[in-house]
Amino acid sequence: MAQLRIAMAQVNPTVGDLDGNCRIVLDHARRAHEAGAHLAVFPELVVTGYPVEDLALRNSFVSASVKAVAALAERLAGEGLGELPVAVGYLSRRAGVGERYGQPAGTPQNAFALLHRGRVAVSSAKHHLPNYGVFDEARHFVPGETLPVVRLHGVDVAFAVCEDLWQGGGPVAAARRARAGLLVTVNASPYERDKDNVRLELCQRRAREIGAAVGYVNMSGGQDELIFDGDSLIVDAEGELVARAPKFEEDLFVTDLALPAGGDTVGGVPPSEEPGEAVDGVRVVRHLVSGEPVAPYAPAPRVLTPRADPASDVGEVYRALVVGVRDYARKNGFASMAVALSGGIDSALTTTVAVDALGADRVHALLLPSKYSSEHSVSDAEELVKRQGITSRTVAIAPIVAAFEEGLTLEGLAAENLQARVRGTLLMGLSNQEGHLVLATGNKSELATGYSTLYGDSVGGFAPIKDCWKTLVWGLARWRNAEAERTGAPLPIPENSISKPPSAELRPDQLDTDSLPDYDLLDGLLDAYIGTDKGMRELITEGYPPELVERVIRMVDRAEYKRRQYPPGPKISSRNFGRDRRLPITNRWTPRS
Ligand SMILES: Nc1ncnc2c1ncn2[C@@H]1O[C@H](COP(=O)(O)OP(=O)(O)OC[C@H]2O[C@@H]([n+]3cccc(C(=O)O)c3)[C@H](O)[C@@H]2O)[C@@H](O)[C@H]1O
Ligand SMILES: Nc1ncnc2c1ncn2[C@@H]1O[C@H](COP(=O)(O)OP(=O)(O)OP(=O)(O)O)[C@@H](O)[C@H]1O
Ligand SMILES: NC(=O)CC[C@H](N)C(=O)O
Repeated sequence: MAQLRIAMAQVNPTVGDLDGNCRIVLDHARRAHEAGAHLAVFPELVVTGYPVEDLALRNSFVSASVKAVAALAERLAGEGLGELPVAVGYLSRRAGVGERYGQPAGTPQNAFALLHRGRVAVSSAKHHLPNYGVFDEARHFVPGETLPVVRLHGVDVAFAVCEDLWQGGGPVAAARRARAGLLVTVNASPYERDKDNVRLELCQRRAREIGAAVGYVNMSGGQDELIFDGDSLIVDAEGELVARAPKFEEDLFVTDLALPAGGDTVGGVPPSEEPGEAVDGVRVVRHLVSGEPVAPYAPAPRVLTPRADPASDVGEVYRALVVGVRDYARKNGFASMAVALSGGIDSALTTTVAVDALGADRVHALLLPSKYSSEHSVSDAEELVKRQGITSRTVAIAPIVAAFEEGLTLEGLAAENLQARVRGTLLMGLSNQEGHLVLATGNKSELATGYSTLYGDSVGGFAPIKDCWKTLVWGLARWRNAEAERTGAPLPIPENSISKPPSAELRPDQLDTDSLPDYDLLDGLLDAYIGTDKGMRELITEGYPPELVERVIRMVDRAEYKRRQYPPGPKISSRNFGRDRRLPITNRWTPRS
């Protein structure tokens, strides 16, 4: 056996900020070195940020990434960290493969590099390219065909990239054949509500399959709609959990592992005698990187971050929303946010998330009562403003609506929607003037059914709860208040905003239930149709009334045009309105079965 001390850095890079991301790597590598690590590992595409989308197709961007990684290797050595092997993900190209999308030379690859002694000592590329859900990697990359196995202090360590672990065969099978003592994967795996232990179970299964420990390093932080929740971990060859990092935070965690030493030769063949046969499209390439084997020593205690109570899955969603809002604002240069506060639950929860993300002094509320606004809509909104200590302004919109109507007489729904549009215009005006990011307050049930006014309450730059069903919105509000109660803090959300029946208040005594079924029933049906692609017949077989199924499906399908114009917002489900679900707007197909 030989000992390896591994430092895993679940950092939060920013897409396109190559200098900033390399600085993050340097800082964490320095800390890893100070902790006596033999290897420091960073996430997938840490140098460029993830996902880079069509930036991958820009030759200049690929060149910048290749240069940045070489400069990073030199800089690490220049700062006395050259002896520490540092594993990073970066964007590279496979040379000589001809043109793709008009690029002059080489095709982009989602690459891995091991930096050592001032240079890129080892490089390879992701073999399995995910092309489902939010991922489009077949559009952007060509697959790698090698699995690097690196002799490091006597241990054979194989390196793979994210999806390579999720698919059988390929790199996983190659790691087994190569009798690696440890498989390290660099990842950028986005948060989804039901994904919690899926990654742990995957690592455990793969560890048993290949008979080697598995180290899994994930990214943290938000990038547009995606939230990377960290949760990096290590399991031993039996699949036992050895170390696990916290969720949603940056972290550097250092773990001592006792691992089988490789043979006299590197994994059975002299390191120079390569390459072997490609099996499953992957060829093992062996490298000798550094260091004498380290004699086994008493390992440091296990680092197991306490797991959240599985019952508090709603609490995890809340944390995800906060990270999504915080990083969208921070990474896009917004110091403050504005929300239109109605006294209802959607705007109350959106404001609370914004306050938790940026702080009360950076959230500005607009109270915009119309002639149909109830007494409680103003008093509940004012109560929330007071409890959370945010600044607010009140503008009565009736005279503004009246001025519009002097120019053009509108009736019925058109007149109702005008109120929402006046509010949207005021919000955007304030954003232009004072630089706030406007938050749209729509939830997923509203987005699904088209229950919002285009250019009215749907305006904004970011939509924090757009992937949360209305029933989850209530759950999140209750969870947040319960959390405050648990810690002895004042409850941020007025009970009345949670308990009153939802209303758009665009006409006298309007209730959401005038236009929509009860949310418990509606959300179940929407989740079955949108989340799992069930058709009419299946939904009716599940017990939903046929006329309701038909009506709801019609509403959902017709509202595609509205969703396309809705601001982005954090993905928390396995099927968000965005990358996960892409449907034509012009569409006459009705899913009957
Ligand atoms: N396929 C298509 N492609 C592009 N545009 C299309 C389109 N179909 C209609 N349109 C356009 O969309 C317009 C209709 O959409 P829109 O103007 O939004 O109006 P609409 O959807 O007719 O009405 C808004 C609904 O949302 C409800 N609402 C409003 C505000 C807040 C809340 C809440 O509870 O939060 C609810 C309101 O009570 C009403 O039921 C049409 O006049 C047309 O211009
Ligand atoms: N009186 C108001 N003042 C300020 N903003 C408002 C007002 N009424 C509506 N809005 C804005 O329009 C959005 C949609 O209105 P709506 O009343 O449907 O939502 P809500 O009050 O947040 O939640 P609910 O749908 O539960 O009532 C609100 O979230 C809010 O941002
Ligand atoms: N970046 C990736 O390859 C991620 C794909 C993987 N299946 C995940 O969700 O974690």
